[in-house]
Amino acid sequence: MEPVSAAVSAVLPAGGSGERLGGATPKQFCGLQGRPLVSYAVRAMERVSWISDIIVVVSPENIETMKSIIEKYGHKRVTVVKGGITRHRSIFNGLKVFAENQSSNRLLQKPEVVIIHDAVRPFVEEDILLKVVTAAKDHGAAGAIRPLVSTVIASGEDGCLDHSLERARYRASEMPQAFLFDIIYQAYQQCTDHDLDYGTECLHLALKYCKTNAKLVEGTADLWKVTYKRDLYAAESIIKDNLSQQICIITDLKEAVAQVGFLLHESLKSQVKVEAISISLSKNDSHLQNIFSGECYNFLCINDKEYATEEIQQLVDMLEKSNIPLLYPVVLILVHLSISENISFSIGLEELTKIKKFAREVKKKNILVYGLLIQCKDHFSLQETVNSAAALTMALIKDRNPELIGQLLVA
Ligand SMILES: Nc1ccn([C@@H]2O[C@H](COP(=O)(O)OP(=O)(O)OP(=O)(O)O)[C@@H](O)[C@H]2O)c(=O)n1
Ligand SMILES: O=P(O)(O)OC[C@@H](O)[C@@H](O)[C@@H](O)CO
Repeated sequence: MEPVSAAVSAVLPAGGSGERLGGATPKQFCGLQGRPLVSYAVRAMERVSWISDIIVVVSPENIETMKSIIEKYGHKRVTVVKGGITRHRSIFNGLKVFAENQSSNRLLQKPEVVIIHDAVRPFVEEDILLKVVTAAKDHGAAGAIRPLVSTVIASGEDGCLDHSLERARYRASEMPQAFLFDIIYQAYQQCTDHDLDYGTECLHLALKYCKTNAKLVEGTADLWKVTYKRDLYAAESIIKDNLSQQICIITDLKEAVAQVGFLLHESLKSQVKVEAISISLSKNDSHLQNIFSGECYNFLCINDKEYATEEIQQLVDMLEKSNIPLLYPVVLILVHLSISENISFSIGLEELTKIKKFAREVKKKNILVYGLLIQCKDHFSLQETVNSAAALTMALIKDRNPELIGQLLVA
């Protein structure tokens, strides 16, 4: 049963120029782990099954860019609408699509409740969306709020402090917000040009023009808006951190290799979720397919062959078919194992060059391939080497540095 018994759609204003962030590219199109920021907010709405339509409002010159993002990342239920010179005007244009069925490509059903969410707020979960929509159904409007970090003060004409507000009594207005469609649409229809050109608060419009006191819903800390360059760095770091929380260790069926897989599993499991499987990569293993379709973007492939791109190529082919690399860079660590008392592992320049070439090829498919050598003389020194390999693995999956692809690290 759907958690929301109402038709719900979303409007994502993405028509700004990002002046405070600086740079030529508007912040909503800046890349995070290779994917434009706007795509994360769209994806967040897409993941919610009870949101029918997603309207992304962009400036006229970015309409084609937005359409190519939708196609490249396979976004569904998305309609692109032309923005206005201010955020309120963009939001109003987004709402008009429903009220006047302006969309050229298909009839868009007017929702009972409409979510408004800045496209530069990438971390929004279904839980807060459900809360604001449910509250909007009861109150007419609702919005996420957060505690103020700095105190709000007022300046006098002389540029000196006039008075300060008691911080505990006030909150920061964040997003998402939700409204009964008719309320917010009527509010925008009555708006003065001054409101449309200088206002920043949709909840205020509902109060001013429709006497609707929005329900305020405590939001989580990650609802913040990307405004300055530091926010982009913070968002990239959070995405990388989320991506590095799960590893799949793949070994073949040889006992020595499977044993190292087990030791690596034991060494890593205190830091991240680890799944270890022993299979022959030549099989189209359903278990591996399930892992691909999950949230795992990090793979350790252990073998005792001196050079195993054939096997890795099979893994790459499986990854490609599973569509995983499309949304995030996948880390694939090729672990070469050499446990031998007398023969030290040797890998020629030609093979190292082959690994680098292979890594450059698959980088185009959003897969980052790194080499890692586990070499020791006997099983007594194996544990220490495995612990070193685990530390290098964590460094690689956290950093996801494209400059290190094809390099061979030694544990
Ligand atoms: N004419 C505008 C201005 C802003 N926005 C969108 O409203 C959201 C929040 O606005 P803000 O953070 O102020 O974005 P910008 O206006 O781009 O930033 P700046 O003020 O630094 O230029 C952003 O997703 C932005 O793209 C919009 O759709 N249309
Ligand atoms: O004012 P800006 O254009 O930076 O961003 C809009 C924000 O004000 C807005 O997203 C929240 O405060 C909720 O209304």
